[in-house]
Amino acid sequence: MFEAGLLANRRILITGGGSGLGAAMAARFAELGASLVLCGRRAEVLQETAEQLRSHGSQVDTIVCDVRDPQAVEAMLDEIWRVAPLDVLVNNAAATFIAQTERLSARAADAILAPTLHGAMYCTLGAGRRWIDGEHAGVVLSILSTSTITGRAFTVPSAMAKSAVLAMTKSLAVEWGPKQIRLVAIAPGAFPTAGATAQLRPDGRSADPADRVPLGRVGRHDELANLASFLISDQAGYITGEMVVQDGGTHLRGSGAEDLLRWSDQQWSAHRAGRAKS
Ligand SMILES: CCCCCCC/C=C/C(=O)SCCNC(=O)CCNC(=O)[C@H](O)C(C)(C)COP(=O)(O)OP(=O)(O)OC[C@H]1O[C@@H](n2cnc3c(N)ncnc32)[C@H](O)[C@@H]1OP(=O)(O)O
Ligand SMILES: NC(=O)C1=CN([C@@H]2O[C@H](COP(=O)(O)OP(=O)(O)OC[C@H]3O[C@@H](n4cnc5c(N)ncnc54)[C@H](OP(=O)(O)O)[C@@H]3O)[C@@H](O)[C@H]2O)C=CC1
Repeated sequence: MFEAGLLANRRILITGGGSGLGAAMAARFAELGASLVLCGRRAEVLQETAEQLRSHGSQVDTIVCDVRDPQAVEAMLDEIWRVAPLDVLVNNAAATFIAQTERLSARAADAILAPTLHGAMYCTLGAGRRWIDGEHAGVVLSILSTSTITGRAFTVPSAMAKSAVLAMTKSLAVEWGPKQIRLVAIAPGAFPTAGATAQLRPDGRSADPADRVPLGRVGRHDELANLASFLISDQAGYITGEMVVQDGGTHLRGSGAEDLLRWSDQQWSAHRAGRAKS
C-alpha cells in the first residue's frame, strides 16, 4: 500500500505501545522503516512486544514510564533526546471504564483523566518544547474517540479527556504550525483489543460490537495502523489540526452507549463490584 521506507529515519515514541492498537501501530511503523521507542507502565508487556519486533530486524527501545507523572515523562524524553530527537509522538496511552457518572468518586474521575488528558498533554508539551528549542520539525498523532463528536454517556471522563486532546490538537496546529510541528488525530470506532474489551464490554452488553456498525464489521488493527502511518508521513505534510474518523460509520447512528441507558441500578452495582482490572 505504501512505498517501502515511507517512515525510514523516523524516530517515533508510542505511549502505550506495548499492547493493543499501540503495538499494532508499532509493527506497521517498523515495517515502514521507523525506529521506535515504546513506553508504558508494565516492563514485561513492553519487552515482549519489542522482542517480537526486533526478531524482524526492527530498531526498538522500551522505557517504563507512567505518563500521569510529569517528572517521569520529562525523564523519558531526556533519555530519548540524549540519543537522538524524536520525529513523531503518538499519544496512544489511555484508560476508561463504564460507570454511572453520578457514582464516580474524584479518584475514579482522575484515574481516567490523568493518563488520557494529562498524560497526552505532558508528552506533547515535552516533545514540542524540545522540537522548538532544537528547531526540529515534528508530528503529534493522538488516538482519540468518536465521543469527541457525539459525547458518550457512562464514559464521561474519557469523553471529556478525548475532547480536550482534540482541542489541544486544533489549538497547537495553529500555534506550532509556523514551527513546522503538525498535530493530527484519529477517532477509531470499535477495534477490539484486550484492554478495550475488558473495560467496555462486560457481560450483559451485546456480544457482537459489529452489530452497530453500518459497514457490518469491527475495524482491523492493520487498517488503523495504515491510517496512522499515512498521517505521520510526509505524504500528509499539508494536514494539521484534523481528526480522521475511522469507525465504519458507527457514530452516525449514535454514541454507542444507548444499550447502557436500559441497565438497572442493580446491573450497575453488580458491574461495579466485579470491575475489570487490566
Ligand atoms: C463505538 C465504540 C467506541 C468506544 C470508544 C471508547 C474510547 C476509549 C477507549 C479506551 O480508552 S480503550 C482502552 C482501555 N484500556 C485501559 O483502560 C487500560 C488502562 N487501564 C487502567 O489503567 C485501569 O484499568 C483503570 C481504568 C485506571 C482502572 O484501574 P483500577 O480498577 O485498578 O483502578 P484503581 O486505581 O483501583 O481505582 C481508581 C478509582 O476508580 C474507581 N473505579 C475503578 N473502576 C470503576 C468502575 N468500573 N466504576 C466506578 N469506579 C471505578 C475505583 O473505585 C477507584 O476509586 P475509589 O474507590 O478509590 O474512590
Ligand atoms: N480499541 C478500541 O476499540 C478503541 C481504542 N481507542 C483508543 O485507542 C488507544 C489504545 O487503546 P487499546 O489499544 O484498545 O487499549 P490498551 O488497554 O491495550 O492500551 C492502553 C495502553 O496504554 C498504556 N497505559 C495505560 N495507562 C498508562 C499510563 N498511565 N502510562 C503509560 N502507559 C499507560 C497501557 O500499558 P500499561 O498498562 O502497561 O501502562 C496500554 O499499553 C487508546 O487511546 C484508546 O482510548 C479509542 C476508541 C476505540
